[in-house]
Amino acid sequence: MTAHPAGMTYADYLQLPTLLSAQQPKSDLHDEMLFIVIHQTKELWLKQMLHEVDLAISLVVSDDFAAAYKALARVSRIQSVMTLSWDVLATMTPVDYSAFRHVLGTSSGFQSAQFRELEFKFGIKDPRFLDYQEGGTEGRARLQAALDAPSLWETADAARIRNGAASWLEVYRDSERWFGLYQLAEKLVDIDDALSGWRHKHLLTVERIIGMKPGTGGSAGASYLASTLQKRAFPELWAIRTQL
Ligand code: HEM
Ligand SMILES: N[C@@H](CC(=O)c1ccccc1NC=O)C(=O)O
Repeated sequence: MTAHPAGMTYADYLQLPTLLSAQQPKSDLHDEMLFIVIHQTKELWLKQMLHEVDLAISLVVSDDFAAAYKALARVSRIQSVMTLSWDVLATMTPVDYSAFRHVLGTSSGFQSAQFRELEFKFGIKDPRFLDYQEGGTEGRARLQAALDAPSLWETADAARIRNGAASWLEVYRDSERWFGLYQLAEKLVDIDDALSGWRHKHLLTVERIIGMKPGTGGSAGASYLASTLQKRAFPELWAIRTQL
């Protein structure tokens, strides 16, 4: 049971015994700990981003754009931290990684349910990725729910229509009139920009550590990751820039 607040300690509040017992390297090689910590940290940040996106979607539904972009600004700051953390991982050399890579088996980032849930919640909905989650798991159920629910993009686009803006082009051309929607849209562009920056850095780090080797998840590796660089959550907001 949790302690009464008066007796609450740092370790109780943060559940440190649970958190800090979850790093269990499968080899006795030094760098495997870094690999685990980096990935666990990523999953924690993904959890926080999902929490913020859920809030932002509900705020956009109620036309509270200022509060929504506050939550979305937090998402793009977290994305920056995640992008920067590639530099920590890149201190691991190809030889150091090759020494324990076999312990990973066929596990891979393809199986990160939270990463895919975040893509789906933004609006990048590719149902093929459901297949990477085992049936009956919580991750798969959450992914299916995210696929079925309105995404951040669908919610923002519905808000634009509800508020009477004929198009996103109009919102950008007359940004003073449509200020709330305009600011919201620019936050969405920040998120897409940061997601692309993260993908670039992933690709670069992967090339640096495993070169052109295939991935543990069954893809071609770096060339597969290069193909994901084209993905955008909010392509309409990029497309209109040519006309501005
Ligand atoms: C040595 C480090 C890493 C290597 C060599 C690596 C390699 C790869 C490869 C080759 C793929 C394609 C799937 C496959 O065939 O396995 C992949 C996918 C993925 N990785 Fe990594 N990765 C590394 C670290 C990370 C880290 C630190 C993260 C998160 C912070 C991450 C997140 C992901 C995600 C989310 C995917 C799916 C991407 C998509 O389908 O768009 N990976 N990774
Ligand atoms: N796909 C990587 C392995 C990998 O990235 C990975 C494996 C297990 C747990 C997390 C991983 N990384 C991505 O989230 C590789 O091919 O070496």
